[in-house]
Order: sequence, then C-alpha cells, then structure tokens
Amino acid sequence: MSVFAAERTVAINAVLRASEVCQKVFKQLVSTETITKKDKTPVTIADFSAQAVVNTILYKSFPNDPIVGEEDSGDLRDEPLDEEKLLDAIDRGSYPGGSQGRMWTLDPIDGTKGFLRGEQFAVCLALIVGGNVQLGVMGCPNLPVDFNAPEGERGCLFIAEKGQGAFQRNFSSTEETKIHVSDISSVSEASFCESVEAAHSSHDDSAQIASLLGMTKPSLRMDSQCKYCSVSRGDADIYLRLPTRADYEENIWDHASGSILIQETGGEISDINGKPLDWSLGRTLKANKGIVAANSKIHSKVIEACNKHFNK
Ligand SMILES: Nc1ncnc2c1ncn2[C@@H]1O[C@H](COP(=O)(O)O)[C@@H](O)[C@H]1OP(=O)(O)O
Ligand SMILES: [Mg+2]
Ligand SMILES: [Mg+2]
Ligand SMILES: [Mg+2]
Repeated sequence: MSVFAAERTVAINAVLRASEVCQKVFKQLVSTETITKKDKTPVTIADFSAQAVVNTILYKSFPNDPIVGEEDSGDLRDEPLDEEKLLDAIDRGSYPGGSQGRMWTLDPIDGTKGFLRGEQFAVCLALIVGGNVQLGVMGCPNLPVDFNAPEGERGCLFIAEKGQGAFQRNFSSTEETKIHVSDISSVSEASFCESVEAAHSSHDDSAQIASLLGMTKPSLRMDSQCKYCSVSRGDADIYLRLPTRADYEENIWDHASGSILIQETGGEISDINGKPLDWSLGRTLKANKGIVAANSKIHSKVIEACNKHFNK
C-alpha cells in the first residue's frame, strides 16, 4: 500500500505545473535572458519560476516540510524582478539537508543547457525521509513518449515510490504505465546513456570502459536526468556519470528522483566504486564519486570495469 499517496498526488501536480511553466517560458525566451551563476552555470527565468511554482504548491499541502532546492533568489538580485512573494517562494528551497526528518529536494530545471537548446531537460522532485529517498517525480517535457517514435508525442512524467514500482504517464493523460529497466544479462550488448556535456561526464573514460566491457553500441547522449528515465524504461541500459574533476560533488537534487526510479524499475544504482549514494550528508553527495545505474544483472560488471579503468 502506498505510504505517501498524498505526497505523490501533490508532487505530480507540482511537477506538471512547473513543466508547463518551463514550456511557456521557452517559447518566449531570448538568449540574453540567461544569467550566469557564480559557479559559471547558466540559469534562466524558467528555473526560478519552476522553483517558485513547486515550492508554492508544496507549501500549501505540507507547510512544515523543508526544501533543498537548487536555485536561490540572490542570483536574481540584478534583475528587474523583485516581487517579494516570488523571491520568498524561491528561497524556501534553501534548506541545508541532512540525515534527520523529511525534506523535499528540487531541481526546477535539470539540464538548463538542454532546455536552452530546445532539447532534453527535466523538472525533478523527490521526498527524502531520514536520509532515504521515498518518492521521486520527474517531468520531461521534450522526451518522446515512445523511444521508438522519436517524432511522435512528447512530454512524459515518471513516478516512483519506494516499494511501489515505477510508472510513466503522458502529460496529456492521467493513465499510468508500469515501466522497468532492460533485462539484458550480456554487458557486451549494452549501451550507455551519458551526458552531452563532456565536462559533466568524461566521454574518453566512458569509451575506454565500453571497450573493457566489449560494448560496441553507440552511447545515447542527452542532457539532464532524462537519462535516468531512458534507462528506467529500457531505452538504454546503463547510466554512467564519470567524474571530470576531483573536487566536484554531485548535488542531491541531480540524482534523488532518478535513483528511486532506477531502484523501482529493477535496477541498481551506486557511485563508480559501487558505494551506495548517501543522501544524509547535506546538499551534496560528498561521500560519492560519479554514478553507475543499470539493471541488477550487469551493474556489478560495470563497477568492475570502472575499478579496472581508474585504478590501472
Ligand atoms: N563538473 C560537473 N560534473 C558533473 N556535473 C556537473 C558539473 N558541472 C555542472 N554539473 C551539473 O550537471 C547537471 C547536468 O548534467 P548533464 O550534463 O548530465 O545533463 C546539471 O545539474 C549541472 O549543474 P547545473 O544544473 O547547475 O548546470
Ligand atoms: Mg543549474
Ligand atoms: Mg541539475
Ligand atoms: Mg537545475
């Protein structure tokens, strides 16, 4: 039985509304409206708006729940936008995280670069309780509903609750379809799903790991946590995220909803050393390096190859 039925409903509504806002902003957006944050990454008015929408909807139903959100209104300081309500809603996402109690984590637009190119991006929301991810909802406005019909309908929502399996539905309907990862057991037949940006996940290292595993299929490259969605419904077999810099810590909002989606579709997820992801340490996964997500039959083989490659 669903333990978080109310949270599930509210999270779906929030992610759908935020996804619609992103689509509307995209139609009006001009590139000069992109701000570069202190860490040199881009952020748009859609990121802020989507965070404000989700935070406002969550607050209505769960006023006591803190939120670990990516954006903070400080980056909007120089913009001609200073409506207190909007800024306050955004800053409700400033919770530092940790191991105690419940919290939501939100990436209002994951894959801002994909969003700006009109390609893949995702609105990602997850509920973490006592350091464990219990619920994940992801909205992917540009993801084809059916991988085999890339020119067909786009816009899908992915929902996973601990112990309840995972589901995909279209933006245009409330009907949910159960999904699962691919069931191949021969890793040489597998394909990677990886970042478009080599600065976020090393393409050179992944090519060498592919060769160690005897893999010959081309990687499926896309921006954002849509990669988790693609693996969770079997479009590709392995989500690989390889560190590019020793000092980069992955953020919890970049992986929380994806991790439960993988686990609830029969997959396994860990860092590149096979270590479980630790959500209890604050806003980042500071105890982990990179990500490997795949079906349970091949996950350990990918970890072995990562070990071999990085410790050679
Ligand atoms: N050096 C880095 N290594 C890994 N991920 C990064 C790095 N720099 C930024 N990111 C984050 O990677 C995510 C996009 O990943 P991908 O390329 O796989 O779509 C974004 O959340 C982005 O942060 P941000 O949202 O602040 O741009
Ligand atoms: Mg960002
Ligand atoms: Mg992100
Ligand atoms: Mg983001």
